[in-house]
Amino acid sequence: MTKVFYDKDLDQAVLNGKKIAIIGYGSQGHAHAQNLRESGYEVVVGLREGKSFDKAKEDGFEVKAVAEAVKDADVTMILLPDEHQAKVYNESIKDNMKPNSALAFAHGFNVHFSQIVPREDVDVFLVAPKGPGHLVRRTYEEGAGVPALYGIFQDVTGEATQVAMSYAGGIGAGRAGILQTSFQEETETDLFGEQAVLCGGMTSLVKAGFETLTDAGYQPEVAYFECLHELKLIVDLMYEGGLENMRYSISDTAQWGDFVSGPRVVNEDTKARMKDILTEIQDGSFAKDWVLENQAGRPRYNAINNREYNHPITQVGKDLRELMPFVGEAVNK
Ligand SMILES: NC(=O)C1=CN([C@@H]2O[C@H](COP(=O)(O)OP(=O)(O)OC[C@H]3O[C@@H](n4cnc5c(N)ncnc54)[C@H](OP(=O)(O)O)[C@@H]3O)[C@@H](O)[C@H]2O)C=CC1
Ligand SMILES: CC[C@](O)(C(C)=O)C(=O)O
Ligand SMILES: [Mg+2]
Ligand SMILES: [Mg+2]
Repeated sequence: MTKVFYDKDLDQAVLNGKKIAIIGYGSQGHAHAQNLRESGYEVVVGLREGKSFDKAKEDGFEVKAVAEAVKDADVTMILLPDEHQAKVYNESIKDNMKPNSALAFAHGFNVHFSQIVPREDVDVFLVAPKGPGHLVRRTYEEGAGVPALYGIFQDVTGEATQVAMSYAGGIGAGRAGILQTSFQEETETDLFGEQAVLCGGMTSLVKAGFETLTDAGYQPEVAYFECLHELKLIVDLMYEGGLENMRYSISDTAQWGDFVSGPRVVNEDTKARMKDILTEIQDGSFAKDWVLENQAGRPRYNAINNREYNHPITQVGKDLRELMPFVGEAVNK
């Protein structure tokens, strides 16, 4: 089995006395900054003026313009949207990093697809949490954590591995598991997972189920509870104990349906399309398309986003969640 590292395997002192600049204060940024601070490390946040700048200040951080935050940092972690990283790196980061400091990422996209060519006199690593930033923060506060991958692109100081692993520990990943990877593996598997399974695959499955039921005349509220709300409860059982734990809790009737009907929905044809998606990620065509979409001002992204927002599942979900305060606070409020 691949070696999985935990807090007991880490030398957390490696980061002591080092200044960590967190660039961006969004989903991952707020979580890394707050977890690292609570793990005892010195954190400065780098941002343009705006909503996040004010939020990071409210949360008690020293907040500076990106170029200023980077200047005396020992580790610069870029937690901006992937599509803005190259511009900010070239304009504000590249010429301001100290030699022998470390440049870090939570996803390998920009380095792997050569949108950012890092300076040769700095360490370059990634620490990629395998979970959304708001859960990186929430699980840390609960005394748990989200697993993370670390990978080294360039090690000029001989310390890159220790620093990367300690950083992963500082955000709470040492409670859940830290695995070594490469920029290529992290980038390709992360893109594949989010497109085919976790986000793209899941939203398409949920909407297809919802539409099948509502098109057949069933109530949208019933379809919402059946295909979206209950998904969390089912996935929680898988998270806690694998497929077998979920199957233990559901009825035998459901398990029989799982066995005979699941493969009629997701089958060898689906896997062939998953393979196409993986190939487009590996050969760089997905990345090229995403870079061009951004350069063109996101016409397709915005049109699809608008259409999705107006899907009936969105409205019925809003109405039902208002009546279920225990469901919790949405992270986008
Ligand atoms: N989202 C996730 O859970 C995960 C993300 N990752 C990776 O982490 C990285 C960050 O992603 P994510 O957290 O989703 O990013 P977000 O979209 O949440 O980042 C938004 C932050 O970036 C700031 N920002 C945007 N543009 C600029 C700019 N031009 N100059 C300065 N600040 C800017 C925003 O500030 P403002 O308020 O001013 O707009 C805000 O603070 C990416 O590489 C992503 O792939 C990896 C694992 C999971
Ligand atoms: C699953 C989406 C993700 O890869 C993540 C939260 O891990 C992302 O890029 O946001
Ligand atoms: Mg991911
Ligand atoms: Mg991702």
